[in-house]
Amino acid sequence: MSIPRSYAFLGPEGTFSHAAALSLSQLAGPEPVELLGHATVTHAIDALRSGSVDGAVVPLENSVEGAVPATLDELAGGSPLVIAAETFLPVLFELLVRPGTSLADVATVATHPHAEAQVRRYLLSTLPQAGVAMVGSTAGGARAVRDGEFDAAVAPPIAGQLYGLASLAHDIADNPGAVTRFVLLTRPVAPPRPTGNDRTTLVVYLREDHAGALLEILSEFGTRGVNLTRIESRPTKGRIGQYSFTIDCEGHVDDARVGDALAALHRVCADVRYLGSYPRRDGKQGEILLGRTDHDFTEAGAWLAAIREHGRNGV
Ligand SMILES: O=C(O)C(=O)Cc1ccccc1
Repeated sequence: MSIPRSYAFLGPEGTFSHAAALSLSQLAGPEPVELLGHATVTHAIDALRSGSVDGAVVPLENSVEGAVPATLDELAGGSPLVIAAETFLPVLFELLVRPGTSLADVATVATHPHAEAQVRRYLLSTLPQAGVAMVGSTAGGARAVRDGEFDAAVAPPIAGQLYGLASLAHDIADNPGAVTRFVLLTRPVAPPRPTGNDRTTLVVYLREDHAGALLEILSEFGTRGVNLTRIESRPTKGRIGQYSFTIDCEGHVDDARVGDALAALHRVCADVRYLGSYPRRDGKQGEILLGRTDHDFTEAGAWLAAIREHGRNGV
């Protein structure tokens, strides 16, 4: 396997994605990884697909806002990519201005839509007169404030330091303690070895709309003791009413119960797109139910083989 050397991220320097890319590049080993800022999540993913970088670090979901649709849609369609690693970052927002600006001077505020959704109440109560402009990223907004395009930006503290801005207010999120999950995407490669605490991501397309179709999918996981940590429906962008499901489950594709569930979904679904097995990094440990360990699957397979070969119970 080639060693990744460059990752694309939603830039410029100072975004939350940049912080996530710095954190994920530490996992790549002692060799430095070049980090390249891009204007949008889609540009970062395109750079990965075209082969100009080895990885792309993108936000996937937020504890307040939910999924990042641009990322989910890129993963569900286009040339296949896989998640190689995940990281969870607390998101702390500041109100950043050029030094000398006071609250009364702020008529325009720039930020990323995900950040705006998390400080909406704060902006309404503190700056009811200000217009809020959506820009490509939080740090992009901070840089634009430095360049005089807006009066204030909602951005991480590091963006204030990088672009020479002062902070008028710290930690202004409406829901304190928000966390964003970022993932490192690569072009398809064999998954890393199971660690005993992994996560697997896939996109499932139903064969047809019928009563119990979603229940069928869930049952394939449930009967094998595979716990889901996220399920999200997205329109397939074909006919109205057609949805795909993006699913995160506990375990690794090499774990017998997970592999068995994926193979069962492949049999009953129109399409299943595997999006990677990678170490879980949210600090939680999945548990394996009674009768669902790899040993249980192997032993059950041997039992069945003996019946088929000799008509005998017992190996
Ligand atoms: O604009 C950024 O800094 C990003 O990385 C996107 C984002 C914005 C708000 C919360 C999490 C990620």
